[in-house]
Amino acid sequence: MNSIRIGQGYDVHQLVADRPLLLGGVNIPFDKGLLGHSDADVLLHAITDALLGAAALGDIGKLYPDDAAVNKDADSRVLLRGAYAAVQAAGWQVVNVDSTVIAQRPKLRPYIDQMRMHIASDLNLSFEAVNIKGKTNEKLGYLGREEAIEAQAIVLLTAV
Ligand SMILES: Nc1ccn([C@@H]2O[C@H](COP(=O)(O)O)[C@@H](O)[C@H]2O)c(=O)n1
Ligand SMILES: C[C@@]1(CO)OP(=O)(O)OP(=O)(O)OC[C@H]1O
Repeated sequence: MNSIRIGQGYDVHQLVADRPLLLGGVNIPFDKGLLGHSDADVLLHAITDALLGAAALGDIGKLYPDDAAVNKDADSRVLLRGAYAAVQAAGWQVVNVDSTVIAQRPKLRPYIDQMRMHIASDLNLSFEAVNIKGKTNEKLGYLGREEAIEAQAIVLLTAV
């Protein structure tokens, strides 16, 4: 029988001055960027957690502690690829990824396809197997005040 597993991931990072805004490995021009121990790519972190969740391998902080010097300013694409290597070693491969980035600004649509290409490449998937949706928070709360960006992701795995 071909076994399947599903996982979900969530992350939020604070928006601050003098940081680059990296989402899905794309450096997006904006007057603020995300604060974190790593490069703070909130979308890649949510996808990484969804992957690890589906394989019951814990979470991103278990693999990459946020108090470890080695993870300081880490490239989240490298973290995603490392997490996927662990998922594959456990006998799984990704079928598809869906995700939502909640950002009041900037408009993400112009950058979505480039993000999809990065994620598809890192997970050895076709472009069509990766979806990313942009949403505002209708100006409500800390997301609406542009104090943070949030991401949610869901991943389907199949046994290899
Ligand atoms: N940061 C964002 C937010 C939204 N979009 C696009 O706009 C559409 C409408 O957003 P609402 O939050 O008003 O529903 C959304 O479906 C996205 O296509 C975006 O590109 N970047
Ligand atoms: C990626 C890690 C590790 O550098 O740090 P952050 O960039 O702070 O990200 P977060 O999603 O808060 O937690 C995971 C961390 O372990």
